[in-house]
Amino acid sequence: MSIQLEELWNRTLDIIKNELTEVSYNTWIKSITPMSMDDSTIQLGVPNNFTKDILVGRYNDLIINSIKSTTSKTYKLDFIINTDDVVIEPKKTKVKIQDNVVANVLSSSLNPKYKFKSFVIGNSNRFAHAASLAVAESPAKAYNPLFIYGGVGLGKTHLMHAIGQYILDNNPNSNVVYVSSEKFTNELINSIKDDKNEEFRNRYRNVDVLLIDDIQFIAGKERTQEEFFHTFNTLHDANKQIILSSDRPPKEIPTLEDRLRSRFEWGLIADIAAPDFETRIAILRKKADDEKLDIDNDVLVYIAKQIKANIRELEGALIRLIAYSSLTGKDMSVDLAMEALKDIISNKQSKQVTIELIQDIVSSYYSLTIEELKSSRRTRSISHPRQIAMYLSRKLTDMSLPKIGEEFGGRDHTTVIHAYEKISTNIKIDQNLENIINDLIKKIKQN
Ligand SMILES: Nc1ncnc2c1ncn2[C@@H]1O[C@H](COP(=O)(O)OP(=O)(O)OP(=O)(O)O)[C@@H](O)[C@H]1O
Repeated sequence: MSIQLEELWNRTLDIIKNELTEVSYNTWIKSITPMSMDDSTIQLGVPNNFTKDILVGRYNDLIINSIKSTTSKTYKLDFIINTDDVVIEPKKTKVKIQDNVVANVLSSSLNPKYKFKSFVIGNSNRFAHAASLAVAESPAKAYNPLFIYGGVGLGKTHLMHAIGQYILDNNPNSNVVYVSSEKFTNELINSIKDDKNEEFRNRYRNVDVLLIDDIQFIAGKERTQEEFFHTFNTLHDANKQIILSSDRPPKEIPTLEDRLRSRFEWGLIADIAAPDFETRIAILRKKADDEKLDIDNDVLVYIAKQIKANIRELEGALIRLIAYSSLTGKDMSVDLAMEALKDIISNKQSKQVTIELIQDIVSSYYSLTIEELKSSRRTRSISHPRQIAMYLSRKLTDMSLPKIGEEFGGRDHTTVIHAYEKISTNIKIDQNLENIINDLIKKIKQN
């Protein structure tokens, strides 16, 4: 970069900084690297297509005008992708002006700790964070619905709350509703029982922003899916923002109606993966700073090396260490961390995979009861998960074939062999099945 361009860009940044929230500035503007300029055009490098779309769509004029205030000249901007790590092609929806809806702020269900500011960004969640902020900045204007998915304790709820609060901060009259799919289902059941269906509908069909957490749990529940289908259509048609979270992508939610699955895929799908080591350290460091504690890096490294797959557990370990240190009056050190966390860590290392655990995870994945899984029923919606559970029992435990058969409602060992062989063969030709099996193995091992 030439010195002239560097100076120009720094002065431009000073102007833009005053125009945007810190989070928007850090996410979009800071990701730009000025590359080169000639008499009429400035080339700006950006990390991916998604960021480019947002910059061109929302910030082009701001950048041009800010450059103009330092140079008194109008330059054209040319955005080039530096490294393109995002492959998702978001579907754009029509832009309409939002109605002014009477205030009905149900902000109490939003946790004030879960803001964009407190969310640590790393490679594993960068895209989900950018997508969430893009939606929060312009609800229902670009990506609708936003579907965030990822494993347990990786920040889905945090991002959803952050979106809700960002929207409320900018527009306190917005009607923002956050609900878990379990609560949605329970409220529906109660409304049917108490003959208050109309009230239920009005509550959910008159919102500006609807956030539903853990949407995978409505799979297999016919009436809830039906009701949600109409809620979804009403809101989408009225240009209201819908944000959903799940532990897996729509195509991997078994027993989800196709009409819902396709709707979930209409907007933007963003995943969150387990954090890498640097991100785990950054999360721990932020948490320690929030608590105003100066903790040695060695101690944080020890915790980050032990707990890898769940940020809730990572935070829990640090909180436990802090409590342990204050109760025993001992300074925080790696030795103290080993002592304080020995139960959690040895538990993690020695926990054995059992058939019971496999049955538990497979049945809840397919919204079945364990009794159904073990039953003699042969409908595919039950026999297929049963075969998967038998396959996993054979693969992940040391149990003998007769013992596995016994645990599945007293079946013969040849049935177990058949299930094992069938699933092993199908995995090789069915990518979707392979993904499901891998996902299940991950869940089993995480438990
Ligand atoms: N990137 C992050 N930066 C800071 N804190 C984070 C981050 N990701 C997750 N957390 C914290 O980890 C905890 C668990 O996150 P959260 O509840 O959002 O997970 P989840 O993906 O919704 O999990 P579940 O599947 O159990 O609902 C929260 O306290 C959250 O604040």
